[in-house]
Amino acid sequence: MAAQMEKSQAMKRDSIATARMLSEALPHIQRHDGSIIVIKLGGHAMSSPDAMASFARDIVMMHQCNLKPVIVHGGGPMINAMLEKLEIPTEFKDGKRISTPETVEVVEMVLSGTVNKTIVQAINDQGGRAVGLSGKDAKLLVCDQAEGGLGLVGAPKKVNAGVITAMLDGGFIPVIAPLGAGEQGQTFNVNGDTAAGAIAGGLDADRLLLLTDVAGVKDGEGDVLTNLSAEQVHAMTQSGVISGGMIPKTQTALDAISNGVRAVVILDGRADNACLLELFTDHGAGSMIRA
Ligand SMILES: Nc1ncnc2c1ncn2[C@@H]1O[C@H](COP(=O)(O)OP(=O)(O)O)[C@@H](O)[C@H]1O
Ligand SMILES: CC(=O)N[C@@H](CCC(=O)OP(=O)(O)O)C(=O)O
Repeated sequence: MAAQMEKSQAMKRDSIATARMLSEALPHIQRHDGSIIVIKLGGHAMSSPDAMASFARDIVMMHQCNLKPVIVHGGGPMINAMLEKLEIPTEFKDGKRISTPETVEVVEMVLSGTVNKTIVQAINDQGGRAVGLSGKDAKLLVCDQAEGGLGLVGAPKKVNAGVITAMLDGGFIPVIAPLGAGEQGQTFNVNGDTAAGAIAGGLDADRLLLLTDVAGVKDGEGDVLTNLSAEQVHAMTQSGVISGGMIPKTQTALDAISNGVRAVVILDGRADNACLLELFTDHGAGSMIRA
């Protein structure tokens, strides 16, 4: 009897805490009302079905609170696994995959196929209405070939945002695979961060969240920097403190800001409720680079 009373009191305390938390989120929900939030989900952040379900729940919650989430995803580890299975060697240069026609075929199959549909399904399973696209659909991401001997890697040149805004207006959640359409009918492999930054700029987004597998941008001592300036990013890249896959992320952040995005946050997508923590609490999460 005493144990039952204690359990019921604990449940009441939990309910009160939940109600308080919801109430505290109100000013943040109001501040972001109607905002376009572009979220890049990196392959490393899709580590488990639980992480995917938590991410999908955050997205549906954002949509329910009248934010307009647009997902752009990666899938580097899944591409690596398929290339390995097919015994196709692969190589990266400054965080970008050198892409032959054969590589691009596999990239498109993995990103537009399995990865895109897994995210779409995870969101729909939480009660959202997600629709999968790639940068080739309605030519939403037109690219030139990137410089630097990377092969069929795309450098975004134009974003035809109409198809995305039509979906947002219809109450759908767009989930976009980072392929690019070339002017001569080519298919380009675009780094997921680069694609997300271009799309955020094209949509004049309020925020770009880059979800990855680290808590944020770390300094030379391994501490996460909660705020970063463009000057710090340049200095840390030159000294090698920012390296590998973090180079396209920070470069994307700077480009997105100069294209009109209000703020970019690099944060750990594996952490529970990472997006809600960033958008709906006073503390935020990860490293923010502001306009
Ligand atoms: N200064 C830095 N701070 C944090 N991570 C860094 C830094 N420099 C390089 N990295 C690396 O960048 C990685 C994130 O990039 P990447 O592996 O491409 O992630 P994703 O698949 O999420 O796009 C981190 O796991 C880390 O190893
Ligand atoms: C040009 C280039 O590097 N494209 C990436 C596209 C996927 C991606 O960006 O995946 P993550 O976000 O998981 O790293 C690739 O081929 O791996």
